[in-house]
Amino acid sequence: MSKFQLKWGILATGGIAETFARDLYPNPECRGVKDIEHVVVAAASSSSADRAQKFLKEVRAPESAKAYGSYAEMVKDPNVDIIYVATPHSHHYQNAMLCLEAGKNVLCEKAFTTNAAQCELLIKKAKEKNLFLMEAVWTRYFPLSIYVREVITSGKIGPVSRAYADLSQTMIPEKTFDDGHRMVNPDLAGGALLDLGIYALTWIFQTLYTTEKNPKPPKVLSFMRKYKLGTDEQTTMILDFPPTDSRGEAHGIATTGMRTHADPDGKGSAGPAIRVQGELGEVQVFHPAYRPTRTKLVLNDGTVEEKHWPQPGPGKGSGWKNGFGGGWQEEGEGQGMFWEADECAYALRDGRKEGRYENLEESLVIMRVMDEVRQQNGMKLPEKIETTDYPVEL
Ligand SMILES: NC(=O)C1=CN([C@@H]2O[C@H](COP(=O)(O)OP(=O)(O)OC[C@H]3O[C@@H](n4cnc5c(N)ncnc54)[C@H](OP(=O)(O)O)[C@@H]3O)[C@@H](O)[C@H]2O)C=CC1
Ligand SMILES: O=C1OC[C@@H](O)[C@H](O)[C@H]1O
Repeated sequence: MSKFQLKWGILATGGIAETFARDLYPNPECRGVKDIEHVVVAAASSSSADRAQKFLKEVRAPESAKAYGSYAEMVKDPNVDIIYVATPHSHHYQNAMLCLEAGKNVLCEKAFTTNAAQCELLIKKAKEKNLFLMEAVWTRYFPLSIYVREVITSGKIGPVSRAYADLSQTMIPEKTFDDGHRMVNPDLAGGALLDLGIYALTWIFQTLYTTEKNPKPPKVLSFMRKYKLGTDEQTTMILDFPPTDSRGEAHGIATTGMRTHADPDGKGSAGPAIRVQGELGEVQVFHPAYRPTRTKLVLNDGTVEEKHWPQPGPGKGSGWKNGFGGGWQEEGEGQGMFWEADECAYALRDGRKEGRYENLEESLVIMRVMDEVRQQNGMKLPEKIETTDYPVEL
């Protein structure tokens, strides 16, 4: 069978760029995917071409891959099919627009942009140019997430009326981050909400919104505890989703923060990070919300079904490693970013312009929710990163 090959350009060479590009290396057959393949053909660094060259070596890109010392140069490379934007959220709008303007398909890291107005303009540009555009919410494409959504749509837990989701990780900001770090710095759109809270919202949305035929955006009530720099260190959101054809009104409670932990002992002893509750029982997902590997279905009739979802890879003895956050994964185990990459390959092969499990309309609705939360709590970001003007030098 001939395989569809997707040729990637990686825009930026920081932490997640490396993790993502490493995940493109293993043969997709090790996860049962036989009809597509990925190749990194270019990387660009705003620091230097040398940095991009070093990056390409680290991620085992082919010798022929090109190293660029600026993003503007890479977007002109005719050999690149799609660009993965891996800069801080503050830069996504400018960088993604640069790619779209140059006629490139885009997979852009979360949070998509700093606000909904920017997101709307990226969508408009992608449509105008007939290009593929997707927010890189990798978790949506995991087999685990597909399973959870199927549990809901199959009716196993009955009509759903409530979901809780937490992504909190204790990283006491004043001890962990200097003021310039992207997790706290307003100039880089720092704060818990846009970086971590988006995963709590992802779980609320993919269980109360994506699963419905004609979903409507929720009403939102929220509270924020601010860090000394004005960005949020803890945010709590209550979302009220209107009734749909298959369920009544549903409530979502999404929490995020840097001073508490969803899984204090790292063993799940504190219980699940996500609970989706219906009339017949609930489905639970264990921390971390961005890369969960364990679920539990608990029904009113006494059924308890626990499942483990390790991320596939080339296996022990392969000498290949990937991973972030909780340390390197086991040798040969994947990070799981390849599922979203596979989705991009299938979309481009089949002529689709959006991802299947979070379309652009849903990304926009979530950006609007985050705008509303910031507005309710007076969390402003600098004008230069919230502007819809393009191009702007950041
Ligand atoms: N999906 C996921 O699981 C994860 C997603 N992310 C997302 O990825 C994005 C990047 O995060 P991460 O990789 O951790 O960040 P890093 O700080 O590690 O890397 C960001 C890179 O962006 C480039 N960059 C360009 N301008 C700036 C600037 N002014 N300040 C800092 N960096 C700049 C740099 O690359 P260069 O010098 O080569 O141009 C830098 O290395 C964020 O939006 C974050 O939300 C982050 C972690 C996990
Ligand atoms: O997307 C992410 O997932 C893992 C977190 O540790 C990281 O801060 C965030 O950007």
